[in-house]
Amino acid sequence: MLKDSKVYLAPLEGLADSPMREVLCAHGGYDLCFSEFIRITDLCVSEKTLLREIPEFLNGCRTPDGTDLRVQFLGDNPKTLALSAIKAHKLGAKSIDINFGCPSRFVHHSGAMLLKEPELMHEIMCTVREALPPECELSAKVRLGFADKSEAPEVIKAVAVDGVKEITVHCRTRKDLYREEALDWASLRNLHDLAPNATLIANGNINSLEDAIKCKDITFCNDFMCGRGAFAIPNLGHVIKDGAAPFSIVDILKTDVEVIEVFAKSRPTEKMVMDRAKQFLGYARVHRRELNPFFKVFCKCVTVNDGLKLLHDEIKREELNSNDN
Ligand SMILES: Cc1cc2nc3c(=O)[nH]c(=O)nc-3n(C[C@H](O)[C@H](O)[C@H](O)COP(=O)(O)O)c2cc1C
Repeated sequence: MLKDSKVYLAPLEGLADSPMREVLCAHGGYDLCFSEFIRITDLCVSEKTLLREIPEFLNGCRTPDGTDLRVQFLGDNPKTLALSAIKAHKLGAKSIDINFGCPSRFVHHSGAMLLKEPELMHEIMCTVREALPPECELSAKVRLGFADKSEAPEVIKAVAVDGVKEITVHCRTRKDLYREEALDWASLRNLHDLAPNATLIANGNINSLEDAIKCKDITFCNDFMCGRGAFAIPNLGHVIKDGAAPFSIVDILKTDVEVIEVFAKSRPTEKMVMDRAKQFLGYARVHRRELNPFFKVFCKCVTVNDGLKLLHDEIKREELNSNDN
């Protein structure tokens, strides 16, 4: 186990919104979680948007279980990013992250597109850092480059401005998108000296204790950010830091019951609640193939009652099975 490591829950737009963060952080043992990216245009973000996207502001910028949340912004305008960061800080944000990693086609001149423009990345980081009071931490999330990992040193130098605390590196380029075979932890290894005052956090396919140990050996990073794997192993932070056994299938199904219960508090329709419960299992089954047959059946149910009944029946069946074995 990696007792001295920090494990962060990654920002995941469309996946890790506030209700999902509530469930994932309750079990995960994470040192920090992130908001989904909030897009900043040529206007400063409104307080209304911040409170809608990040209800955790009303809880000291922590999830209900007490996990600290970092606010993430995405944009290309240094001035409005800085003003938005100040606004978030005034609402209670203790740290702000700038997204230079999002590869979405719907993100035009921001996110990973800016990896082509290290000068602008640098200007953004300097402007936001200067605007924020020193007690508010600033970090960046980057990829290894836009088209090629040889760009990585320039990327790191661009964001490692004075006063930047952490830089998370998703070990792929923008061009790689999420292709499995493109993952390249090794390219992170030689970047530490380029950011002497910031900690580099490794990200990309860290889905088990074994992955984290291997990643640490290869990258020389002590701290990790986990994204999609958090659905297959909802206690991933504890698995990595405390050597806990990964959640069983029964525990995953029980976690999905919680997903339904938490989303039912805020979603106006049962379909919206069930969509999120299906999304949760959909990601979990990527690494837990045993869930596939149940997932197929589960996807057909429409109402919350049916969903809960199916989950409870499957939990009983799994528990009986494990008693028999
Ligand atoms: C559906 C989805 C949404 C994402 N949203 C964000 C986001 O809002 N901000 C961000 O910096 N990265 C975002 N990412 C990237 C993840 O934070 C992370 O870097 C990536 O998934 C690799 O880590 P993993 O292999 O542990 O999932 C997203 C990834 C996915 C799959």
